[in-house]
Amino acid sequence: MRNVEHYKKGYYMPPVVDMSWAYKDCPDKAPVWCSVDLRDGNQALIIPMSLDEKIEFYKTLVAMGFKEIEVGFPAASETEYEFLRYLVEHDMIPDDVTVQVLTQAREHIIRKTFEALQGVKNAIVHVYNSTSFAQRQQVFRMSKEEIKQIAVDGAKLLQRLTDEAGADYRFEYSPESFTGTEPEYALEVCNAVLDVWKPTADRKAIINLPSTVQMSMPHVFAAQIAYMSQNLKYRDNVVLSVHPHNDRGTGVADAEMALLAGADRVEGTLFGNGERTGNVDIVTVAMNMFALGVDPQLDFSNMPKLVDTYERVTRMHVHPRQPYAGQLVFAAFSGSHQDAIAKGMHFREEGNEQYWTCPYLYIDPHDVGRTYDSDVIRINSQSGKGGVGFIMEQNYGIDMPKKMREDFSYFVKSVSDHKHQELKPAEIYDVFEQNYLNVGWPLKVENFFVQKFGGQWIGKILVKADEEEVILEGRGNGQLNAISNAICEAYGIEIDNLVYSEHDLDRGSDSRGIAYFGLTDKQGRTTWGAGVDTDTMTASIFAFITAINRMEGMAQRVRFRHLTSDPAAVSEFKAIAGQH
Ligand SMILES: CC(=O)SCCNC(=O)CCNC(=O)[C@H](O)C(C)(C)COP(=O)(O)OP(=O)(O)OC[C@H]1O[C@@H](n2cnc3c(N)ncnc32)[C@H](O)[C@@H]1OP(=O)(O)O
Ligand SMILES: CC(C)C(=O)C(=O)O
Ligand SMILES: [Mg+2]
Repeated sequence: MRNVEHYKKGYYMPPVVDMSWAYKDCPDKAPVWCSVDLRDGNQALIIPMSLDEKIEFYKTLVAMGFKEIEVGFPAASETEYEFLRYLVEHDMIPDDVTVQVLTQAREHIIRKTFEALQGVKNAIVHVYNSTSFAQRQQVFRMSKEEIKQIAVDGAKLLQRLTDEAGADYRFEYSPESFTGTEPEYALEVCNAVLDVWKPTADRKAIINLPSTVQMSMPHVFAAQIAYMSQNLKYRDNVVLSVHPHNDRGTGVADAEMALLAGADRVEGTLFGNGERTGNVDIVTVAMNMFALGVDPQLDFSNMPKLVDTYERVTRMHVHPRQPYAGQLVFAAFSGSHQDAIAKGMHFREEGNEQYWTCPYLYIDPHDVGRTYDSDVIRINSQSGKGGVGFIMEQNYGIDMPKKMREDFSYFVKSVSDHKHQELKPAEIYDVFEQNYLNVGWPLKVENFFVQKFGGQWIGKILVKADEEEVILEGRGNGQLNAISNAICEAYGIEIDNLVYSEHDLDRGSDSRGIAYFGLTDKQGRTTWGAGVDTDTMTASIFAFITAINRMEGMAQRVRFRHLTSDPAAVSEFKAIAGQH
């Protein structure tokens, strides 16, 4: 690719550290989560949130279980300032929630921040300055010592103003642009800040290491975190935090590996909103833990509502493929996936598995408030019989014989293919109803009755065929056999093989049953039909006639034979049949 020579590695490998953490497979408990939606997320929006929108988002975060929330940058704007004041004046900060505010390490900005904090019981004051080589060289044009001094002066001012306020605020320091900073120098600056604060077990300090711009592969970032974790002073009294961004698309991997490498806390946002490519998506990191059986201590049980709130207040969109939350992340359109999912669901319903092991579905969609009906099996031209059968069974209680399911699914696929559209369950049912159920053309059953004479049944059926009412008569060793013989003999239909099954559709005294017939002619061609009625025999005859009607050339055959009956016989038939 052109211009590759413009680039080189912008990060620094840390000195050799203990890498035994790399053998851990996953974190064994949730980290401290800090939402930075209302600050880092907000500062990256085209239109930052209004006061009302921030309030709604804040309430959502509290309800989800966040205990640390960066509520803004109070010195940035009136809305930011007013928002914190609103929370204080309306007593909206629960005792177990700590609000965090961000400030540059500049005196007037820090003072303004403290003004905004008046009356807050639990607060984290988060101060930052850039420490990277590029920022020292190009933005600040300062030496390492001078940059360290900005951090130390900021730390001292935080301490002084907190003492003056008689408050008990906790402190956080970020060497901003950490990923572009020499690790040894970042360590020196952080330790200098910690020497000012002298954190104790009762009042720990937070050292937050941001990948302000992501520059390396995740294991390199994690090794940088391990280096800091293993060398920071006061380590037992330091909460080591990470703040991954997503420039390389690996924010989640950075957070997860950093947790293995020693981080205790993660700053991020819902769905990864934030500067440029965003902050790390806390939903994904937390749900990844959940899916491994570790309680993330955050509630995502109504993900659709969360998505709705987020999209409304930020004016951003959650991508349909966004892990755990996107519209399509549980959807299976393709046949083989649908088949395995439908079988996996049955396996689970049979009580076989304590844990979630359903193929193709990483987690149970119900756990994030999604449904199997509309979210999982979705039908288009890529779908198969397993999926179509699943929709018909789940939504309408229709459990077709296996071969009929296959026949119907090819029919449905071709409808979807020609329309070039997904088919929703109701549309699939319409296809079934119009083409496979109680089909009354070219033959329509009007009435029938059967009687036993000796060892044989005589069946008579009144059908409407080509606008004529015709009585057909046949004999057989069973009731259905007598009726089917009547129809086949009348129209010269030879059946080589038939498949029949039936089941209840509803429960209750006037419950309906559904019958299915598959008829194979001498040429080996099979047609399928279904019939529904409160009477099983009637349902079966409807199913049989439907399968007959769906045979190739049946309309011509009926027209060609043009059978007729004496109208008086038809009236007499109707009278007799009415008594049965
Ligand atoms: C990675 C991050 O997300 S960091 C957070 C970024 N977020 C924001 O900036 C949003 C809110 N910010 C703001 O509203 C404004 O930037 C304000 C109100 C804080 C400050 O505005 P301004 O006074 O206009 O200053 P501006 O932000 O442009 O900063 C420029 C000056 O501050 C210095 N500076 C920037 N960051 C820092 C810092 N963290 N500590 C100390 N000095 C800093 C710059 O070197 C520059 O100095 P100079 O005037 O001597 O050239
Ligand atoms: C203020 C800091 C933590 C930040 O947002 C970043 O570096 O990305
Ligand atoms: Mg950031």
